[in-house]
Amino acid sequence: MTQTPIVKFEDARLAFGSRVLWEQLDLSIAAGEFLAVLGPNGSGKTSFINTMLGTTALNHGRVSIAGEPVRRGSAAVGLIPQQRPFGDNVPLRARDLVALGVDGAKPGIRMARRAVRNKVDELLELVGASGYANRAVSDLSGGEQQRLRAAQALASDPRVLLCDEPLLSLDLNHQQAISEVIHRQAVERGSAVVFVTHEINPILPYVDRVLYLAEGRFHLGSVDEVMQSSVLTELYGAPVAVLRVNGRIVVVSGDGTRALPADGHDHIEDIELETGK
Ligand SMILES: Nc1ncnc2c1ncn2[C@@H]1O[C@H](COP(=O)(O)OP(=O)(O)OP(=O)(O)O)[C@@H](O)[C@H]1O
Repeated sequence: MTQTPIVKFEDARLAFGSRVLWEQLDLSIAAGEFLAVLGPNGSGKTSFINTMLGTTALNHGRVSIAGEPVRRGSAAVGLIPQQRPFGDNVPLRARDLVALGVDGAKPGIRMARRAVRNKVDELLELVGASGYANRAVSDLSGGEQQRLRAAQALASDPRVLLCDEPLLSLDLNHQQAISEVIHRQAVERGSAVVFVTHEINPILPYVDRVLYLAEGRFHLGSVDEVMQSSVLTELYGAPVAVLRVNGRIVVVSGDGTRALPADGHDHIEDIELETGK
């Protein structure tokens, strides 16, 4: 049986002025699928997310969510936004922030206070934030705040979960924990996940497909299909080497001097060791 895709782009094009970010994009994302979106700064990753939020309009083509044209504020869409610190003037505790996601999840239906509290506790536990549930949001570190954003986005059990660099400023343990929580949301709850990141390695075990944006072009396929020297060289229009080092993927520019996005930052020495150069 063929299922309706959760997200469907048809012949989509996005450009700002004369600058084309991508065009002729046909992409269906299935329930439970985990799509990683990679590419250098300014390649259009956040804009891609914005087209699914309905905050940026395509110049051509269509995008639909669960068979309906995209519309702003849809309850079917959850977002873990790119990190911006909450200001000092946000008078909320950690648990209040998550409760906003729970309460706002089903417009028109008000949950009993006890049910909200239980759900908030469950979500805080899920992202490892129970220990600071009652602290003021503005007093929390960037990584602690980011875990609350993840909890808030998961609260609505969205059909599609959009994640805009959700691992930024998280330490290694919490990168793993949050990646795993997002993956479970896909596998257990059937959310389609769109995960924008500069660093594919923390999510490597979970990624079904990669959409790699660069230079106004894109390449779509499995990790093994896309993360190839030949594919990225063609995409960037310049020599790029993709190396596998101790199970990690490392992308470097052709002259070997510069690590490109979608890798870590400190691998040049590793590569030289591994390849014996
Ligand atoms: N509303 C807009 N009007 C004009 N240009 C825009 C608009 N939104 C984004 N852009 C431009 O489109 C390009 C893509 O921006 P976007 O934020 O999507 O890139 P990104 O891949 O997410 O970058 P980064 O990795 O730095 O976060 C940038 O050059 C940006 O300046």
